[in-house]
Amino acid sequence: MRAATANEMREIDRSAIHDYGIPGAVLMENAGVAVVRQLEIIIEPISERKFCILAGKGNNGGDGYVIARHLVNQGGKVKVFLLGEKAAVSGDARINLDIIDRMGIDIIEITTERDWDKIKVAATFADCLVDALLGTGFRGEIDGEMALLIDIINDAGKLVVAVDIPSGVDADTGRVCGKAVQASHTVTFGLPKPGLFLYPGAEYAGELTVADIGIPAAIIVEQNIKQNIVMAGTIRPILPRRSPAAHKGMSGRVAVVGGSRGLSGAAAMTAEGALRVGAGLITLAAPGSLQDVLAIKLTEVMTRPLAETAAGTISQEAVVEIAALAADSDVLAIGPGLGRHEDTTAAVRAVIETLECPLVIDADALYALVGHTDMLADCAALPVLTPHPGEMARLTGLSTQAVNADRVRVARQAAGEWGSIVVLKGARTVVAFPDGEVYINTTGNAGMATGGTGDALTGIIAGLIAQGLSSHDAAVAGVYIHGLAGDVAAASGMVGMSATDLIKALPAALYGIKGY
Ligand SMILES: NC(=O)C1=CN([C@@H]2O[C@H](COP(=O)(O)OP(=O)(O)OC[C@H]3O[C@@H](n4cnc5c(N)ncnc54)[C@H](O)[C@@H]3O)[C@@H](O)[C@H]2O)[C@H](O)CC1
Ligand SMILES: [K+]
Repeated sequence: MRAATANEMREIDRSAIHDYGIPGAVLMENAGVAVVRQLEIIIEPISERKFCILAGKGNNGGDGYVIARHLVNQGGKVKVFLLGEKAAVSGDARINLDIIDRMGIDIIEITTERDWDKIKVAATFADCLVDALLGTGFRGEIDGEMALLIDIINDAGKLVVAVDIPSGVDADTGRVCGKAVQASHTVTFGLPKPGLFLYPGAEYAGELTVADIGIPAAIIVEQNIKQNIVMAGTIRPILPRRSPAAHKGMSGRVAVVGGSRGLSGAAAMTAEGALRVGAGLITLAAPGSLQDVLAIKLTEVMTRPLAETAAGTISQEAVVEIAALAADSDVLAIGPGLGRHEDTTAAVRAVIETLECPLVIDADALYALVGHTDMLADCAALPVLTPHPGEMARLTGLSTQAVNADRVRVARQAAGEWGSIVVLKGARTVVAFPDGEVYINTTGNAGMATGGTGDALTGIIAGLIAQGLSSHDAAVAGVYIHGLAGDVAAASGMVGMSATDLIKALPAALYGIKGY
């Protein structure tokens, strides 16, 4: 499913009206009716309910007036509060404001102290508040009277339905701009917006409904929108199908390079992630001194000793051994638990520079790339990088806060500059490609904020590549499956779940998507 930024959505609306001739009032009517349809589901019977509609001066408010009309026609008790004066309302919104005025619907312009008292009373006695204050026309920050009004909405403790976007949430990034309406449900129009899936916006949106308001599909295609929402239907068609006659050699060979003295677990979890997502043969290459530990830890995974430094990390002599392993593998995942010894980081750069096979680069291998991202463009196969926000900050020179403030933009820019696939982990994980396409994942939960889940993701992506998926499809499907396995594991208790629980849940997650 595509997701449109506020500007893209406005251009789509403009084109529908001016290129295709659909009157804006028709789009607005469809939008308002779509919200009423949801209200009928959420809080029926309408005829026994009291609604308080908070309207802004723009077309988001216009939707609110349409909603008011239909609710009154169904016997609902409706009060409309306009933050501003009627005279400030124009266009399609004004058409609908005048209609409900002529119907005698109670419209209170919030201009005096008494009006504020009225709205507090109305919010107290209402069954449902409708947020029609701000939509795709929202700019800047929430302050002043808008902030006061949003406080009243949030403090009322009532069912809140947001029109198009919870007011105060940035449609593109999900950032809360000072303050935002905490909605129970959001009905968004035409296409969803990225900010409704990215945190904290996703949390403020509540349950999301995407309503078709009659915009010709051709317009959406013409917009060449490059934000995508990853759903089960996105990846079901691309997951590997297993032949009944399959043997382990047909399910691909994964090489994992990781581990260092005291850090064997990360590499082991990467190897197990590849195994449990269905890869056929997995070899974990690690410093020789870890062999006994890893051999005890891992049963199905083969292990390969690598030359090491005195510190127990892989040395530059290991590059030749890694190249030999890679030559016999379909994909190589490198980084988990490697450590940051200067010989090790030099070895990592040598591996990235010389190998021909697909690469999944994570953790300390990303550390080796700090200041050297220019080498990625020369990789024979499109590399997949899987940074968490802190690693992304180091690679880009941004602060972690700046990375998280606009995850889609940061990941997209890096993917373009580095000529790589960038999987920016976090809530929500964003997968960005050099051509600007971005995929926002929808699975996962806070229980996954525990050591090792990132290592597992690296193995999952590598395991899917080994089974024949392109690096593109493996990255998109991998993040979805990873999060879904996290959701399966969380069903037994989110707090306290471990990365190992997630790994063990991978077959169930795959079964949930593929049915086998
Ligand atoms: N044809 C269409 O465009 C359709 C639009 N739909 C709905 O309309 C909104 C977009 O409407 P628009 O008039 O462009 O903007 P908004 O109503 O979202 O807000 C503009 C309004 O808000 C004021 N404002 C902006 N930022 C702030 C701020 N930080 N603080 C206070 N006030 C602010 C601004 O001055 C304007 O007065 C879209 O979301 C849909 O809900 C229809 O649904 C479909 C057709
Ligand atoms: K709104």
